[in-house]
Amino acid sequence: MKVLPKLIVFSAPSGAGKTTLVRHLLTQEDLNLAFSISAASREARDGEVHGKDYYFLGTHEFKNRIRANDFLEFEEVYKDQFYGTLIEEVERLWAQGKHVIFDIDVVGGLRLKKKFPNRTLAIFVKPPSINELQIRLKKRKTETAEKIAMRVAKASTEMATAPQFDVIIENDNLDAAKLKAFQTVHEFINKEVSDDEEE
Ligand SMILES: Nc1ncnc2c1ncn2[C@@H]1O[C@H](COP(=O)(O)OP(=O)(O)OP(=O)(O)O)[C@@H](O)[C@H]1O
Ligand SMILES: Nc1nc2c(ncn2[C@@H]2O[C@H](COP(=O)(O)O)[C@@H](O)[C@H]2O)c(=O)[nH]1
Repeated sequence: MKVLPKLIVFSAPSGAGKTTLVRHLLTQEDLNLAFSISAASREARDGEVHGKDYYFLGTHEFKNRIRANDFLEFEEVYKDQFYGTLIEEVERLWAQGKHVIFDIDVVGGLRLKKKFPNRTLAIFVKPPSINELQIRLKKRKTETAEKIAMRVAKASTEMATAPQFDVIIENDNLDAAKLKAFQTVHEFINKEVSDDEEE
């Protein structure tokens, strides 16, 4: 058996800290990770860059790509807001010999785990409380009050999916969460796994 390129999935309710942990791991060169840039139908936020943070497709183009079967998985994560993993993106990164790290919602994360059960490590990032999500999102200042409410409203359903993930990382103390994330991912990428029967 050889060490195959793997999928490292971070999922959680909005504001739990997925992006923060994923960005930290991407700075750790010995993990040999590359970020799967998702497609999104929403507009870029201030400072977000097309082709770095997301491929910002707009809704029309996103739906065309759904019809063309271009996605490994996609989801209407919030009303009229579509996000998805393009097949060509993952193939591009695997061709570079990288393990691919994903920052995606819980439904998409579990879908990838089902498609590649052996090669995927599905991590759920658990916030200290739902109230803390609201506090963090408010401080982040990227969403309107209405959008924060929409995201927080979904959080308890998302929290209920945690037992379906391979690992739960509590993100209360950020340094402790970063360390646990590093150790967990390091161990998984060095593990030999058998190839998956791709569906
Ligand atoms: N342990 C922590 N303690 C306090 N604040 C934190 C902690 N971890 C992350 N944050 C902050 O909380 C905010 C939300 O984190 P982040 O953007 O990483 O969440 P996310 O899960 O990726 O959210 P989304 O799904 O909306 O993209 C950020 O401003 C981040 O700096
Ligand atoms: N199922 C998928 N979910 C994704 C993907 N890319 C991002 N996301 C998730 O969407 C929400 C909102 O993200 P934001 O950038 O608008 O805050 C968050 O939970 C992301 O993890 C994807 O390709 N597929």
